Amino acid sequence: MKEQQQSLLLSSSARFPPPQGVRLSYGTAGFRADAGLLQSTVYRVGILAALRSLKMDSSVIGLMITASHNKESDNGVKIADPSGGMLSQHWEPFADALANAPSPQHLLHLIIEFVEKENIPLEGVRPAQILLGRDTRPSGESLLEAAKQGISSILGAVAIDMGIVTTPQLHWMVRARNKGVKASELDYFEQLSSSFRCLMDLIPSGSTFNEVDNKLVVDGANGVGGEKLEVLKKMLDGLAIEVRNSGKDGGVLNEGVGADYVQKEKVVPHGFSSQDVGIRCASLDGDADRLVYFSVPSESSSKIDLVDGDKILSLFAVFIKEQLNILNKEGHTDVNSDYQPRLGVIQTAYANGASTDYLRKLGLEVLFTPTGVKYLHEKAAEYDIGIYFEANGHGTIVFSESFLCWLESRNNELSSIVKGSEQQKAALRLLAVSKLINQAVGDALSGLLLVEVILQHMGWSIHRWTELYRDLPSRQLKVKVVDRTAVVTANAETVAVRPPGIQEAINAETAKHPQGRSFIRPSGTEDVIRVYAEASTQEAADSLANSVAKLVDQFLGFSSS
Ligand SMILES: CC(=O)N[C@H]1[C@@H](OP(=O)(O)O)O[C@H](CO)[C@@H](O)[C@@H]1O
Ligand SMILES: [Mg+2]
Repeated sequence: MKEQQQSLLLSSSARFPPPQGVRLSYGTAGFRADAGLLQSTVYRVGILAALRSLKMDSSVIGLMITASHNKESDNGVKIADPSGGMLSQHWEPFADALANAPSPQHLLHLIIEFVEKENIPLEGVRPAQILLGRDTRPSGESLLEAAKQGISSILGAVAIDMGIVTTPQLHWMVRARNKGVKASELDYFEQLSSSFRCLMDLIPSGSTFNEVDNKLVVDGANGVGGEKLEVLKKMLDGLAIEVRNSGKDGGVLNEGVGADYVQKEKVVPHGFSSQDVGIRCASLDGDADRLVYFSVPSESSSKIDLVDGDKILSLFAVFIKEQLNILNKEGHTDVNSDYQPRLGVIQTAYANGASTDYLRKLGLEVLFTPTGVKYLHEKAAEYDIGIYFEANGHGTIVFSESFLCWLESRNNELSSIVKGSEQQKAALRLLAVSKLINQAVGDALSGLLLVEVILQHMGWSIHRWTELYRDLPSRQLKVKVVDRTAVVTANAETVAVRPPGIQEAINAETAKHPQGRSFIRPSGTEDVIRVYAEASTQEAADSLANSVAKLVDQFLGFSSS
């Protein structure tokens, strides 16, 4: 490494000393902590982003400053790879080591070692390029500055600041730039609104969707999503959206609002009341990568009927399967129609058991991965069409390049035989879905538009949608323990292989409850063990969760910290 590069790294890192006595980890979704602790981490992630870009032939890398659904005083940082997906897991240990290096000398040493090991061309012809984005958190501005300082401590690296954006917008922009297509925020809105319009135009004429169903009220979590939806909605026809909790009316980010709150607490968010009984409502999280729907069933309580990620997944799966069936209808003997695209559905252990049953009964292939979209996305990408969702509302649909090519040519072929046939419309719908739904990462705004147009297509109210299947009652608990890494899981987190004996004890508790299912795992974003239980009644699910939480306590010891 050149002398000039070394001294630049030493002098700039001296301005960003790491916080004392805290160990940070890249975790399920990047670094997250109290914003006051993050200057040094974000600066160092800026360095990492520049190195990652150089390693990837100077492709554009994304750096997003957000702590999603965490409280407003927290913040965080995560990296988007050139495909628009999450940072390669192979680089996570380096991210951890960088964040925790105690001094500028240690930091420099780590970088030199890593650059050599990974063969990173520091003196290449093209500079590193990084797209920066942040959510609405007040701490975002100074953290963004720290990221810029990190980036500019790699000679020649260029930072492009996209300002306040949703996490999925930044991922979308990274992907688009690397594909060499238009990649501004306006391009994003135009792609979403035009593919939405295309799907609306292809709705069968007999659809029974009525005017009352036309209204949607969205809880913007007092974050960036509500603000962006206000812009997007002006570009849409055939859908009336009212945004509440857009952050302009004095509400606090994620406080009593947002997708995480609504999904976990199952009560109405601030700004919603008994006056909304029966109306279709949706909730975004703080950086607009999660989406859940809900309705208020009665005037007398604050409880909601939740339509979670599993049910959004089910709606998408029903629609996609229907279009594939139309497309593959018999009666055509041409060679191209023999191709059978592979459709896969990916869930985690948190998926409600009733949703998995429902999807399997539809004849779909359902697979499980550990928690965290990096795992789900990777699995989904193995299919021609992979649909994945976490129960909390993070998910998307990914289409393989080869399937999209086939679909394009199939569409051309069909249009030359009988333009406007049902088969051709199905091809057009699938192509439009691939443009509407964010291919890079789960995106609440694009997911919301897809839900809306599918409901109109099917002629379904939110109640008809909810009734696809009935959720099994479930309960989630958190248990604080001395060392959460003492729990080691296998089989997509459904079995605890360590500490020894705990799984047998969990099995014994589970067996006491009809339709019982329970598992434990260490959280990747909080210092806790998470307990999940479901059973045939709410009382049984609660009792199972409590017994398993007690087991965790017995096996792993309670920490009062
Ligand atoms: C049970 C649950 O909701 N877990 C969430 C949560 O991860 P944990 O590792 O469980 O803390 O945050 C992740 C990042 O947002 C998200 O991917 C995941 O689904
Ligand atoms: Mg989020």
